[in-house]
Amino acid sequence: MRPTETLSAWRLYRDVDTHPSLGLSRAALLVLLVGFGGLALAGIEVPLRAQMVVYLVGMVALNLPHGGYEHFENLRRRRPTVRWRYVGAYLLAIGAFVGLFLLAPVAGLALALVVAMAKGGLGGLHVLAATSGTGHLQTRPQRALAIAVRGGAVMLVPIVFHPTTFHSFSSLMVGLVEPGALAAYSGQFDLTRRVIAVGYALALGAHVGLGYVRGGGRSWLVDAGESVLLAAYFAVVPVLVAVGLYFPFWYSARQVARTATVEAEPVGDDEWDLVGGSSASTVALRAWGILIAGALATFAVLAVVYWLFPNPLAGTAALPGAVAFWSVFISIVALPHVLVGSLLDRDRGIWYVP
Ligand SMILES: CC1=C(/C=C/C(C)=C/C=C/C(C)=C/C=O)C(C)(C)CCC1
Repeated sequence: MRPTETLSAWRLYRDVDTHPSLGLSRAALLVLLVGFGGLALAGIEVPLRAQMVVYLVGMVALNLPHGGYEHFENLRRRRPTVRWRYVGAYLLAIGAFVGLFLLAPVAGLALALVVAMAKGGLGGLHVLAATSGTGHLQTRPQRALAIAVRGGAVMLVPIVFHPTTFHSFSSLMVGLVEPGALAAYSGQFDLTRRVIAVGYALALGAHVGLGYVRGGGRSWLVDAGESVLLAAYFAVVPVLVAVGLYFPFWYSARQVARTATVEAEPVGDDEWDLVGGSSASTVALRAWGILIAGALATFAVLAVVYWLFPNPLAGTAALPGAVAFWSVFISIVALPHVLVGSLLDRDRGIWYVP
């Protein structure tokens, strides 16, 4: 490597791998892990009401706007035909998921869990690819395992470590449509939980071990460290707080690092730029207009889902009802986010890495 190449490789490493959002995400989860670990050791329980408030603030105020931004960033310079096809496929996927939830709420719950895990796992792998690299993940099965481990931490680890809260909120979510429908499966919960515990531990061990054997190095160290951090975080932090703060402080923060990393690459056609304009105030006004249109569209979907569900607040108090409703609603709108915005959009997608 020539000295100039060494220098630019170093700059790339410094700018990419030490992006402040990556540091923020790791520090945030570590602080929460240590903090809640300390509280648990001292025998102090955080009131459920406070946990529910943290969940809703994290998921509604902090997480939702970034979801909108992901679409904006993806569609910003795309041709109108692509945008309309995208919106059409999006609405179709939402309609299909709502239909499934109304007809078979337990299957709908299972899909909600899969969507949350897919978002965490797939999104996580793309951040890794853009920042630290994935040199230690050399085969497709290995990458699939990385996705399963990062995504599985979000829902499978809480099932093992916080079974009571997990089970009661799952029942409320199913209860939006058919109260009591989960009872038929409750007898299997303990066995399922044990199988998940063993399966997840094996997957985590295999992921870390294989990465070391297939290349090791810095990217492996970062990946292994983060995977273990995620598993420990979801094991220790109470599930509502853990999920509610994971999405803004880990998922969104790290997608910011990915976006910043790939920003310099050509990403579409400036001719179609949604916020193109001759002056700064035109650009600002257009951005504002898009934001408002996105917010109104989201809340229109929310109103329709609320109206279609027979017990939109699960027939319980407002706070737990809102947690259950929001969890189902956000999973419904996140299905096309993952399906259309990532898997079907082969040209670019919400987790674009050139
Ligand atoms: C089952 C279950 C939950 C499910 C949450 C879900 C399914 C969240 C989905 C989030 C998504 C898809 C975010 C996308 O940005 C809770 C409320 C944590 C409580 C414990 C039981």
